[in-house]
Amino acid sequence: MLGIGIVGLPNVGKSTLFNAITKAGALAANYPFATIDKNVGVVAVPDERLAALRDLYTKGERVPPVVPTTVEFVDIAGLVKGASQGEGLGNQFLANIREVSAIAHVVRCFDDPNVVHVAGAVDPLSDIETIETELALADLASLEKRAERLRRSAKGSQEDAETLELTRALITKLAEGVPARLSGLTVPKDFNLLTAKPVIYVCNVAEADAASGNALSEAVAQHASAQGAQAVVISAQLEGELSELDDAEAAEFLQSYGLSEPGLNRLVRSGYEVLGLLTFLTAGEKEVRAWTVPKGSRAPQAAGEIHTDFERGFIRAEVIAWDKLVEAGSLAAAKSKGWVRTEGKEYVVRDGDVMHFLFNV
Ligand SMILES: Nc1ncnc2c1ncn2[C@@H]1O[C@H](COP(=O)(O)OP(=O)(O)OP(=O)(O)O)[C@@H](O)[C@H]1O
Ligand SMILES: [Mg+2]
Repeated sequence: MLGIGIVGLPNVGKSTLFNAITKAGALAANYPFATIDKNVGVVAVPDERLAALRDLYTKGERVPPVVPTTVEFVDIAGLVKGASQGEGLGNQFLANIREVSAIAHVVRCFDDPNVVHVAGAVDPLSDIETIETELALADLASLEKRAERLRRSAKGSQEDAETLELTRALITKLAEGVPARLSGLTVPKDFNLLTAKPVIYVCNVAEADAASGNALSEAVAQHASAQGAQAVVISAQLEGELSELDDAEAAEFLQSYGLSEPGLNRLVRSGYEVLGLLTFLTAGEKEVRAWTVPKGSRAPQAAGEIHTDFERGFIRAEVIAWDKLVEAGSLAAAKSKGWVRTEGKEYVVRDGDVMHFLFNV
């Protein structure tokens, strides 16, 4: 499954944001894969732990290469009112959203008379409702179809009868305006409901508001927090300009806007979080690298990220939290302090673990 879909009304700044992401990604040296498709961009997850570990394994002139982990973003064309009825490029967009694991919902929080707003006025909460309604209508249509099928099979199958009951409960919730992700019901993965996908709200503000946000982004932030979701304030335009600069220029540019880091960094971190991922690290003189596994993964699964042989032949892992390794100053010192643990097949990987796998081939 692809990563995060950039969703929103037309003309809210989705492509501007996407282009900034892909350019920033293209500049981030040494990431493991290129842009997959014209509308799929891969961006490195900023991670200061990598630099700390690189320093630890630097021997004079020999600096190990650093490989960050990545998140994928997908640029999805604007979704208009009536999309679920096939308006605009309706159904195709909905199909594109169906393929992603999470949604970055871009809302226009900038006022610029030169940029047309499809609904005539800048009103982020009403824009959010328009999008949410279209997604809910698409889900309702697919749930109705499912219920129809299940009605026939439910008589002969207890399992289908239960699924039918769940389908009906979801229909009721959606009809009340509650997205599946907030319904309190356990939605089977294979239902692939649009409103079941986790959401980050992206408040696209004017450059001048990039550091502080504005009243509109504040309203969106409140809407988000009422749902237990995150809202990221970002100026897509500013990020676009930033992605064209080299490091020194970028630092100066950020400072002039009162920003301590690019807004993209915050967006990428939130995205990583909302996808339910965690990072473990491998470190040595040859390479310092971040790897991604779903939260709750066990050690063999982490090993399998590196190589399938590592998973198949997994024996055990040597594990130390990255900050303990940095504190010790070297792996040998950490070992002599007894800080390096030996973990088996059942070990649940933690974010920031530095891992070394032992395996049979
Ligand atoms: N933060 C911002 N401040 C001012 N103008 C902006 C900002 N972000 C984007 N824009 C401008 O808004 C216009 C629309 O942006 P963009 O093409 O990225 O929208 P979109 O959401 O991809 O639209 P569509 O759905 O049609 O693909 C562009 O002219 C862009 O420069
Ligand atoms: Mg676009």
